[in-house]
Amino acid sequence: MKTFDELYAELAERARSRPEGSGTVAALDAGVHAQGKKVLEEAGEVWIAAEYESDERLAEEMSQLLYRVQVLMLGRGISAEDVYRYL
Ligand SMILES: N=c1c2ncn([C@@H]3O[C@H](COP(=O)(O)OP(=O)(O)OP(=O)(O)O)[C@@H](O)[C@H]3O)c2ncn1[C@@H]1O[C@H](COP(=O)(O)O)[C@@H](O)[C@H]1O
Repeated sequence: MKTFDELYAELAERARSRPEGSGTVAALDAGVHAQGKKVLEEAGEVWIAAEYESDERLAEEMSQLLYRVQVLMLGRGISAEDVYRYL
């Protein structure tokens, strides 16, 4: 189990060290356009899960949406603090 900030720190480290086989590195290399499409795709899956699937499936889809948002944050160089400023 990890928090939003802990996942962000982990993904930032992946971006820095670029370990072999990291899906995050591949997603970052794919660029902002592809990262944005993934956010939209996961958001749709969250919506469908909210209407038709279990709480567990919904929570899983939500975790994937948070991951995809974080990849886009890293892709654009946006920190968690940049986002928290508006909460
Ligand atoms: N939390 C996540 C996470 N959530 C979602 N995903 C990715 O998103 C995919 C699920 O999204 P989809 O529904 O689009 O499934 P899919 O179509 O089969 O996936 P793709 O073929 O499009 O990649 C998963 O198979 C992962 O590739 C994640 N990939 C990584 N993490 C965490 O990120 C960290 C770094 O991971 P790596 O970069 O892979 O080392 C680790 O802590 C991981 O647990």
